[in-house]
Amino acid sequence: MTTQELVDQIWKKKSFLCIGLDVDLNKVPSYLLETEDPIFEFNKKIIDATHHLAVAYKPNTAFYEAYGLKGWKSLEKTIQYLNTNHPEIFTIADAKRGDIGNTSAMYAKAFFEDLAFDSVTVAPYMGKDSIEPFLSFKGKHTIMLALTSNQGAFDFQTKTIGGIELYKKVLETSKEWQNSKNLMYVVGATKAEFIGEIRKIVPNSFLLVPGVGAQGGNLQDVCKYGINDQIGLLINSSRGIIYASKESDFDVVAAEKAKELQQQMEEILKAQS
Ligand SMILES: O=c1ccn([C@@H]2O[C@H](COP(=O)(O)O)[C@@H](O)[C@H]2O)c(=O)[nH]1
Repeated sequence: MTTQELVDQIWKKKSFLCIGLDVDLNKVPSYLLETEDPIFEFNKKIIDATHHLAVAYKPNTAFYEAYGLKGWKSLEKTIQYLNTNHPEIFTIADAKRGDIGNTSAMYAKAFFEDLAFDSVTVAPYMGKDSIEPFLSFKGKHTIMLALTSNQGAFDFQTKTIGGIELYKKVLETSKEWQNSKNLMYVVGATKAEFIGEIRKIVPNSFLLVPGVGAQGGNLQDVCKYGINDQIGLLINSSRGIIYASKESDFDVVAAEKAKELQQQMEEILKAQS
């Protein structure tokens, strides 16, 4: 999917919501555990109930890898379900990959070619040659960690090295890389006070913003300085939506929670247009 197609979807659905599909079998209703593939059945119900309210879905691969081969199969079925039934949806494999070049090339092939995700998250720590293999995929997007939502972000990312905070260095350096038009960045909603500074460095890039909902981040705070001409934001909520009910009405309640966020986004878009 091109960036313009994503922007068009945002305006069409009046939403820049990304729903995180972080399936934990300890949190799904017990009747699903009797089905052949509870993870996929859970995702299918969430997608069916919420696809009109969201422009993106983000399975975090850890929640699938934790269940071994069966979990990977559920991930594959989920992305196939999305690509077949909702090709207008932007898909994100939250895998936080990155390694020496030839290994990164294999990660990129796995997520972009085999699984056919639109995007994958990567960690910047190993530098340019670890990210370039992802960036070389035409029509695909690489979403690099910039300033993460967790407390540990202050251990390294905000530290000043050579006169500049590390997260700023990551943004400034990576925006000069070849095919950097395929780059987006992860910025935690819990770090909203940094977004103005981030926008000065990458005014035009899309930001994937996790941390609204369970982690306490605030949508309005993020949007205040985060929105750009193309909207430029994908706001993720995972637990706050998919586990809003742990009973058999989980899909209905997930849709209600997604609708609450979508309506706030609609108001923000109205003020923007
Ligand atoms: O800085 C980051 C990067 C990634 N994440 C991931 O996003 C979701 C958030 O889930 P919630 O349940 O809405 O808190 C999850 O997959 C994280 O691994 C993040 O939170 N922060």
